[in-house]
Amino acid sequence: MDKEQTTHFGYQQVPVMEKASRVAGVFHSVADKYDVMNDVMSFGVHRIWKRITIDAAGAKQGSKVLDLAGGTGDLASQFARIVGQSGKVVLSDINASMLENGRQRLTDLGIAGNIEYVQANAECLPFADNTFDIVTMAFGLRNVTDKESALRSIFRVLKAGGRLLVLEFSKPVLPGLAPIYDQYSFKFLPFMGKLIANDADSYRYLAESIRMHPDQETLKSMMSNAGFERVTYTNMTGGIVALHKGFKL
Ligand SMILES: C[S@@+](CC[C@H](N)C(=O)[O-])C[C@H]1O[C@@H](n2cnc3c(N)ncnc32)[C@H](O)[C@@H]1O
Repeated sequence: MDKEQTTHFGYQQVPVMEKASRVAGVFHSVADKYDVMNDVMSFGVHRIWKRITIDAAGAKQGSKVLDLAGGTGDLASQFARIVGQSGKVVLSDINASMLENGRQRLTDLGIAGNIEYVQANAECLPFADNTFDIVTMAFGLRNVTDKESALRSIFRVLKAGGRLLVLEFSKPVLPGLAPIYDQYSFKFLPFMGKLIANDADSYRYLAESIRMHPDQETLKSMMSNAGFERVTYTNMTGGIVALHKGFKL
């Protein structure tokens, strides 16, 4: 009999079939405290990383944007304002709790009309070919079990000339940063996770999943292999985060 196929869930090896439900458990557990934890964990800097992502997306009035693994809608809310009523924003996430928190938050902000909420797995998107001008995925890809399938699925739903932006934790490149970052990831993150969300394990998973995620050059190759062209990346905050960009030509 074939040996069961396994994959990483943080530092643990788990059966491939189990990873998605484990990840779902993490985000179900953190959903209510997700926004406040983002500000605490990044000292507010995630807002700057996301602002840079929005600018690089080049959305205009009338653009059709998919914010994938969009969670509570940080990017989607900004895109909704830019694309206007002639455009469309789809906020999509695999996790019903994250998506519901996003819907509630955007409704409270008075954003409606040009936004749609779709629960979906990035690996098999339920959209027609050539639908979107822009796809963004912020801090989502590292949680996906089959990243190659997700990248191919994104490529399929982009229009010719469309672009993908992947904002994700990456490999620090600034000399001397790695040991400080280790302390931050494996001490500070679980500590704050316990203090604010009463959930150290989920934040330990987040730290481990960051370390297991492909580095800048590997992700660049994966995007090229999925069909993207003119793939580039920009390191931010010493490479703690990188923004990858690629086009479907
Ligand atoms: C760290 S949150 C990022 C949320 C948001 N993009 C942001 O930057 O604040 C990661 C999100 O990825 C979602 N996710 C995990 N696996 C996914 C998958 N296979 N397909 C779609 N979304 C997924 C989770 O449910 C979660 O909402």
